[in-house]
Amino acid sequence: MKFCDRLFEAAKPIWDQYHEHPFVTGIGDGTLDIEKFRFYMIQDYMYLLDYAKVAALGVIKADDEKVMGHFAQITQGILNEEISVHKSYMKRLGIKEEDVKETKASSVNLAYTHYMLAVSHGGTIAELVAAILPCAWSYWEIGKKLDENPDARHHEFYGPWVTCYSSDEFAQAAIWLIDYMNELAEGKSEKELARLEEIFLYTSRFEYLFWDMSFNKEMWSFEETRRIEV
Ligand SMILES: Cc1ncc(CO)c(N)n1
Repeated sequence: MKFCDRLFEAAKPIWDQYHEHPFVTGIGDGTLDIEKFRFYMIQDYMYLLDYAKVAALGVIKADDEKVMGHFAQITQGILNEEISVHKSYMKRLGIKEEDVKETKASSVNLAYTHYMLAVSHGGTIAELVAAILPCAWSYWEIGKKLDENPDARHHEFYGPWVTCYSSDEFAQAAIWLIDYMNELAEGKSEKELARLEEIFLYTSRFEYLFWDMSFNKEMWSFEETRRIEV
């Protein structure tokens, strides 16, 4: 059994819930409330900027030229391809750059991106890959699953989202990360593997929380009764 099979099995109880989440199923059948999607788009745009930084740290942490090139390609894919899908949705939704700049990260977004950044800054290249693998891999899984419904990619609003995450380019990045994770795991002790699994499960949980936060348009899960000046 390859290490990523072990990761997949361990995360299955979490990942299965992505596919059932009303935010995800709503994109698939086109019933998702646009206001929820708008909330998600702005938060996810911010998320992608940090995700790109983590991918760029892959260039820094890797020693092998080929691996550096792959991380550079993933960084470019996020910043120039994936983000262009977001930009086009933002245009359709009338979201301006200033709106994004003025929006603060939600609690889940902030916790997720900062966890990924901390692991990637402080950890090994294997830990960095474990942290970002659920992002690339689970979105690809979701894209593929939604694309099983032949209408999904043709939906007038949600179609481009489904097309992006079920695309060959997106798949290639996910597949390379899976293969690289398997390669990095070879010869590692059980203690090291357990640490990688722990990181993978943490970011898998954050992925679920990101869907849920978006569905509920949740910034922080409590009301601030006293005004706090920031
Ligand atoms: C929260 C989140 N995870 C993963 C992806 C895929 O890149 C994304 N766009 N947003």
